[in-house]
Amino acid sequence: MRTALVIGTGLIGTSAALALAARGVRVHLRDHDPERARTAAALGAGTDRDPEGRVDLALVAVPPARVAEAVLEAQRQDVARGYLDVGSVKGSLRGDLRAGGCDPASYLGTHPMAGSEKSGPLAATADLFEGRPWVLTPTTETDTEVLNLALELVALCRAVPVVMDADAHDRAVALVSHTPQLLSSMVAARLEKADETAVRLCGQGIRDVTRIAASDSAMWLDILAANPGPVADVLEELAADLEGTVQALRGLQSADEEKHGNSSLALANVLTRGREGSARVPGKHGQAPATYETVAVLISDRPGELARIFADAGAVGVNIEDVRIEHATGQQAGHVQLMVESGAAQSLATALRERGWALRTQ
Ligand SMILES: NC(=O)c1ccc[n+]([C@@H]2O[C@H](COP(=O)([O-])OP(=O)(O)OC[C@H]3O[C@@H](n4cnc5c(N)ncnc54)[C@H](O)[C@@H]3O)[C@@H](O)[C@H]2O)c1
Ligand SMILES: O=C(O)C(=O)C[C@]1(C(=O)O)C=C[C@@H](O)C=C1
Repeated sequence: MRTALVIGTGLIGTSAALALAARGVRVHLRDHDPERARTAAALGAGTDRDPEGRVDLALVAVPPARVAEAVLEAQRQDVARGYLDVGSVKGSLRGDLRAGGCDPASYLGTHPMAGSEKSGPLAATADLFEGRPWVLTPTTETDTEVLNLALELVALCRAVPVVMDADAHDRAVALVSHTPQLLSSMVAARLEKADETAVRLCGQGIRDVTRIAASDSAMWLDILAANPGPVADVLEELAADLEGTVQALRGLQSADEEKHGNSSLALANVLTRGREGSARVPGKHGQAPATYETVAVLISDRPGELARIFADAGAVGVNIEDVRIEHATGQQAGHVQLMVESGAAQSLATALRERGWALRTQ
């Protein structure tokens, strides 16, 4: 990739632009607030002048409710070979794009799993995405060239590509991002009218839990409006835990010994489950990063091959956690290495063989 146009030079757009510019890509910066594009340029993220011809990649990093119109407008202007967005919800966006006449071959929906409670170009950093998952949601219609541009962007930002189906992505982020945001807001909201004598005692625990409550409310309203069902499903389960916990605490106030004992068990259970869930958060508690198994597949140099392989993996419910492509010099073929959770490699290999793919044994 030699040239890119970043549309929306806030936290995410400017961070990606800084990483691309640092690796030699000529980056053009556009924002509907020209002052923001100027600020990003002053930070070294590129130039706020429009490109003279078509760029390789247009990266749309505007608020979630504006993404569809910004992608469609960029496609109408024919500014790039490939169009990506970084919006936090992928499923409903796909419907909006389809309804607006999006060209599905040159567009690919993505979502970097890194960010901050701060917004705007001044909060951006070139290393924001390093080591973080960056979700790609190709379909069978996605052009291989566009998928390759997306993989290159992720590599240049030193992130880790994760290929997922858009709806599976939305259910996953409802659990790991959208519900935590709401809970953080709800805990922080308890402080709004709290007595100063309590607030002055705030220690590290509440700081950890409420950091993201300071995030931009307008952006989060957009995100929740685009993913209401999956978030409500997770919250319903949490509400059951909450109700059980209230009952358990009331039980501890009871003089009845049996009730007291059961309540103690119920509380211990929620705390133990919490420890177990917390131990699964990647990179927390110093545990080693996940190790994946590799399935290496022979692909020919034809349009649509990569998208087809990702779709076949998605059809058997396997997420691709990382991807590497080895191009064989002088040949019309190469190997794509699909990294998957250990335990999923065998079933993926079998499913791909059944669908006619040739696999290389490691
Ligand atoms: N903040 C996060 O933690 C995070 C993480 C991953 C993905 N995202 C996604 O990234 C996108 C951008 O989020 P952000 O945090 O960078 O927001 P931000 O508010 O920092 O930046 C958004 C920028 O887009 C500009 N903009 C708005 N409408 C525009 C338009 N039509 N054309 C051009 N520019 C326009 C704004 O002026 C602003 O500079 C959102 O879709 C969000 O869902 C955010
Ligand atoms: O680190 C933070 O501040 C974030 O909340 C980032 C976070 C997340 O939930 O992980 C928030 C929303 C985005 O869609 C992706 C990343």
